[in-house]
Amino acid sequence: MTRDRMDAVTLADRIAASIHDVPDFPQPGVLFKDITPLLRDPEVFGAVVEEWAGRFRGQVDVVAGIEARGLVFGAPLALALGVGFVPVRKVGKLPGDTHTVTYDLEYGSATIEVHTDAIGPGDRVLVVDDVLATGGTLPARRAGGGARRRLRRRRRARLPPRPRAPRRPGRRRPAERRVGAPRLRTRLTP
Ligand SMILES: O=P(O)(O)OC[C@H]1O[C@H](OP(=O)(O)OP(=O)(O)O)[C@H](O)[C@@H]1O
Ligand SMILES: Nc1ncnc2[nH]cnc12
Repeated sequence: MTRDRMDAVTLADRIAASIHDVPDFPQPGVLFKDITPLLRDPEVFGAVVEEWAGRFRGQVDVVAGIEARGLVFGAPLALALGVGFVPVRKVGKLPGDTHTVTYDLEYGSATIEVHTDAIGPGDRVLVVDDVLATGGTLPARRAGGGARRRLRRRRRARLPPRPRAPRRPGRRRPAERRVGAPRLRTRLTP
């Protein structure tokens, strides 16, 4: 099948079929979403990138990909959009001055960094990752870590996470906030 003929339903089916559930990896109780079969299929991988590019063309100035699997999707997406790519890397990998934030994952925790000069004031940033589990990584994309600190304070006080503030009528969310994990999850998981 050519990519042109892969309509949305077929694409959704093929994406679903190319993400494998692996129970109890890397530890008991975790249902691991293995995206490697998707990456191995150039038609599906290419169609996913094209689909995302179609949604965000002209709306972003830079794509930021979160190590490790966000780099794999983010770089081709940036090229397809004709914008620059910014790697958000695990701690200790970037040579310049960085913003740094530590956050919890479904299993373990992580510290990620981005060069302080990688994103300019007012840049519309499309943040790309592969899988949403606890949702801890995406708040951490606000590299100051304020959201993370607020979440920790609420957990310590045994409060649920604060619900997102209602959107003011007529006010569009910036692209960087609209491209949160749920979108990526519906694109990539069954
Ligand atoms: O919703 P969350 O709980 O934040 O989990 C999702 C994150 O976890 C994985 O990264 P991880 O650092 O585990 O592995 P990777 O380096 O192989 O991408 C995944 O790629 C997301 O970045
Ligand atoms: N359930 C999961 N599947 C794949 N990657 C993950 N990273 C964190 N949780 C994950």
